[in-house]
Amino acid sequence: AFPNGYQDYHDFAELTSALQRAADDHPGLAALSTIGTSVEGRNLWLMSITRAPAGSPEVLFTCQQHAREHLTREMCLRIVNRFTDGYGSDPAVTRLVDSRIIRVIPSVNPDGAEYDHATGSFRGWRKNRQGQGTDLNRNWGHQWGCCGGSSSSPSSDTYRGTGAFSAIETQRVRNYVASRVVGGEQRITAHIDFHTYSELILWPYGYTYSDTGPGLSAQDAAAFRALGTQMAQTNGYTPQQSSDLYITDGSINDWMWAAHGIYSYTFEMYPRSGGLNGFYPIDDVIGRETARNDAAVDLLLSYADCVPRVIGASC
Ligand SMILES: CC(C)C[C@H](NS(N)(=O)=O)C(=O)O
Ligand SMILES: [Zn+2]
Repeated sequence: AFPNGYQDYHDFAELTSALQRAADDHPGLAALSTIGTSVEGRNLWLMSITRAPAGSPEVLFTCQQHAREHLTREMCLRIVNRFTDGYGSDPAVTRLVDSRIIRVIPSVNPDGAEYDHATGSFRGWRKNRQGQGTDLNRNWGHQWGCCGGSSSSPSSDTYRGTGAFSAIETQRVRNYVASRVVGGEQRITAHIDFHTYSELILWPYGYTYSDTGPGLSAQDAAAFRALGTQMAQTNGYTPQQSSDLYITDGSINDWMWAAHGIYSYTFEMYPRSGGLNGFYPIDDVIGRETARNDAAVDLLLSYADCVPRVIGASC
């Protein structure tokens, strides 16, 4: 359990129960599976939610690459609960579940998350629990370690690991995404990786300041920006290219786009600012700050059949 003032946050056992309950309560709509285990043997849960025909566009939501960003796990749980409980009653939810395949990984880094609160007070832990810890969001395989956007020092909070995908958890997600290539086509078309904090919507590339690059054309950039801007209008976050914040190399967004052509965003959630305490908003804000992203999630899902439609292009 979490410390006082934070008890509504789900620890790993509570997360597992909540996911199992959602799947049990919604057979034929929600299915719980695992994409493998973490370094310390915890399941990396995957909840799939759909009533759509096989072959429908798939959208992936990943949460908690960074351990201390506990609000993101609650964001992924919000997506699970909204698209299961709301099916058949909420028209927007029903329309999307009938036409899309929704995939949710509520915690990419369950070991780091447990370690962060295990003592009853927060450690400010970010990385996974492999050796001195790897920053999972610097361990992905596109332009890994290229550009000063990560550290080679194992003690650093942005340690990139010993090589691309040296972390068990990034390997599991990589392998899962690769498994969604069916008949030579990647079925996942769009993705959000949830982080805290700063209230931003970010898109590739992170490894370069340039707004285009190898594998990312001016039209691609225009589509990313247009959809990012539309999503930001619904939640009040600031939309910008990832590198406008700072250069990162080996990030999930760059790999999802470059390796699989997935329109991949990072959402930095609430609060807008706050030092180390910014990672630990009291549990009173969970409902408001997760529901704040409902409309953006619906926008991404609605464009998932052809994201370039957002700038009037066809697929
Ligand atoms: C997605 C990138 C550009 C920002 C992110 N910030 S965070 N969530 O670690 O504070 C990070 O450094 O990985
Ligand atoms: Zn983060």
